[in-house]
Amino acid sequence: MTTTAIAVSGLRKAYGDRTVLDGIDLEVQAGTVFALLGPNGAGKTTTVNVLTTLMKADGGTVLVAGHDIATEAKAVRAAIGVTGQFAAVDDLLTGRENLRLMVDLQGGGKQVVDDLLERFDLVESADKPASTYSGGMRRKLDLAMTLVGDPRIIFLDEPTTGLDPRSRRTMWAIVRELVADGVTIFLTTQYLEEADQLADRIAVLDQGRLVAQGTADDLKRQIPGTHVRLRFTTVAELDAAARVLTDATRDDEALALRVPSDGGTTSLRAVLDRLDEYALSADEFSVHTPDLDDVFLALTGHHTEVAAK
Ligand SMILES: Nc1ncnc2c1ncn2[C@@H]1O[C@H](COP(=O)(O)OP(=O)(O)OP(=O)(O)O)[C@@H](O)[C@H]1O
Repeated sequence: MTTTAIAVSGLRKAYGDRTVLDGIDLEVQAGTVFALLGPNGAGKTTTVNVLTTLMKADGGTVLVAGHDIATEAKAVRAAIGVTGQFAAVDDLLTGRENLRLMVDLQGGGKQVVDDLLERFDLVESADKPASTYSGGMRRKLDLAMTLVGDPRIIFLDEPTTGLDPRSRRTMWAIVRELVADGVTIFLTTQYLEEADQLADRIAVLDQGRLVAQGTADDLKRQIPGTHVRLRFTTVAELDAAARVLTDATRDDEALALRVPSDGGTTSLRAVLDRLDEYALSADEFSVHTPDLDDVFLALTGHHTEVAAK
């Protein structure tokens, strides 16, 4: 049996006369990872702030752990943990002191602090000030602090932005462990790969609207499938090849043709044979399997990088 951890319906939020969330509907099943994917300024942080009761919505309903954020904010807060872009970590305190402070606020014993330091591989630096921590260590400490009250629903706002690939992978491993323990994760990210790697479901947010929702595979199905890309040296060659490969799509700027194909050897050979038949040759030949960046382009008309800082 599945239960709903987060249910959002018609969520709206504006800053002054600027609408930032324009009617968001989504549902997150308990024990799963939900990724809200979008470029800078799409409205991800605003969504997290509203869902975690830090900010009031202007419209719509939101239930978190079965509690209405508008009328039962306290119960919502008791059920969730939040790790934000602007971490709760106090730079002047050591890692251990930061954790102890959380334990004092939330309840729990010394053992909780020791266990979390161990679990997040922070034992060696536990007694150094947080100001000396690397970005990856800070994120780990921040997440460890979030786990003090043993929340069953955790919000992670861009948990790996700015981290090096190794720290990012460590963070992903931690998220997977939490989910294996039955925790529900709502994360925001501007990394397509992160959503692809972690999320059971992904919602794509663009300028305050969800432009798609589904599994990574669902999203990939919404865009042109696997194809062969052929690049030529001259426009004349491109023209000639386009006449021969009639189902191809042209990219004049790149002097390339895109030919639908299942990527199997038979269909690849057919394309090459056809070129051979007309004594044509391509400069470059590649098989392209769509990734989430293609999804974003297909759904929003722009790449994720366009809006990136
Ligand atoms: N307090 C505020 N007052 C006015 N406008 C705001 C405020 N906070 C955010 N905005 C604007 O609302 C839009 C959405 O911001 P939000 O921080 O939710 O986006 P985001 O997807 O989380 O982006 P980022 O990755 O940069 O955090 C942005 O255009 C931002 O400039």
